[in-house]
Amino acid sequence: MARVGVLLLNLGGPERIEDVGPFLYNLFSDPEIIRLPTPALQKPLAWLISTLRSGKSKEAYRSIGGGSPLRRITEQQARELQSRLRQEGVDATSYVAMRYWHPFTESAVGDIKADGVEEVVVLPLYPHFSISTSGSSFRELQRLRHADPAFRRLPIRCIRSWYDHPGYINAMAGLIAREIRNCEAPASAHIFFSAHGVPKSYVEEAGDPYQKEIEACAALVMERLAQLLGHPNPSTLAYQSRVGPVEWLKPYTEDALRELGEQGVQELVVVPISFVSEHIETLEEIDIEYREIATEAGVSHFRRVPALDTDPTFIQGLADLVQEAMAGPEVNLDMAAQLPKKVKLYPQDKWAWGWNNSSEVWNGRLAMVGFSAFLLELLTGHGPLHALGLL
Ligand SMILES: C=CC1=C(C)c2cc3[nH]c(cc4nc(cc5[nH]c(cc1n2)c(C)c5CCC(=O)O)C(CCC(=O)O)=C4C)c(C)c3C=C
Ligand SMILES: [Fe+2]
Repeated sequence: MARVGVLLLNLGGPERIEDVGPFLYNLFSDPEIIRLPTPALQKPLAWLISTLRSGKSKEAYRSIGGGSPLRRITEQQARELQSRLRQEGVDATSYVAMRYWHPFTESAVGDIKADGVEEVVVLPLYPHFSISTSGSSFRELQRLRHADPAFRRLPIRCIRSWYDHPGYINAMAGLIAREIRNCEAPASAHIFFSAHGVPKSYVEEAGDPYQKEIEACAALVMERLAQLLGHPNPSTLAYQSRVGPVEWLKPYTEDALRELGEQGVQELVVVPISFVSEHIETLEEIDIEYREIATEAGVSHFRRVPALDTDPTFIQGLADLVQEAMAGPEVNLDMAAQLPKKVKLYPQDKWAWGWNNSSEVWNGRLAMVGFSAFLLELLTGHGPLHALGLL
């Protein structure tokens, strides 16, 4: 029997307050997170954004105990998945590969090689594919594979997304049903799916399937939930955790919560749909910020369904996914990272007159140059704005 390495992909999170700045820098350095027309500006901009954001982020991490629980929970999921697979007769070892914090993808790949693994199954802990999450981790693995002949020789099978897998849908519906049964009025409790957002351009320009997968997933969960409860419930899907000035997928969670409050919804059951572990965006954003907004809007009972973490139905679902990937057709990294249509991830380079993609790129570049000059002036204390007495 082959020795199988199950490589679990996740985003990673700062474990201590001092990690927040460097974690944010890693995140914003990723072109899959901020798509810039000029790659040379990626690192300076990452530095600037992480510096500007780190105060707000640190405050959020402090409010949940000073760091993210993501590593601890992901490692627990990895251990439970490994023992489940071994009980089923698979010679499996699990590895955790985080994209922006420890344990980094590179170190997980090093462990896989050192342990003499013979075949790798890549399982993102994101049920829904997005360029910004699974896509970014698949690309990181592609880079590592190109640079490392020993890793390149290892057979690899990828699970691209699993938003419709029965194990996952059943586990989600089971957790929601438990919460609904505790409601004052179970049949009228409003189910509020809050998914992590992505910029709208990812979906509309780059062909990210994320929104479609989220919508299909919410519909499947609602269908299974109605079977479990014996009645349908009203529901809403909205997108949270917006960062920066561009437009993200709508409706935004905060707006949808206010609207439901105005409509007189009293009992709300919030379901964090794109996350499988507790982390800053469930523990701080939903439990503290969104609860406050909903309460102010008149919602009297705000409940939140816990993240799946190590729910046994969920862990069994992950084990089934691994076994199905091993038995099914090979999906290599190139196939897993591919988008449904051929798209340019970065805006085109060719100059053309008029208000078009090209002019937007050049507007963006000029803005970047101006912005960088402004930054330089702020740092050095010399420049045209000082000369004019404006700074
Ligand atoms: C489905 C999950 C996620 C998507 C899609 C996603 C896209 C995305 N995120 C940012 C910016 C930030 N994300 C941050 C933390 C964070 N995000 C996810 C998940 C998704 N992100 C996780 C699991 C975490 C880790 C949380 C933890 O507990 O540490 C952060 C840092 C936290 C903060 O300051 O708010 C940022 C920033 C963008 C820009 C984006 C899509 C382009
Ligand atoms: Fe995020």
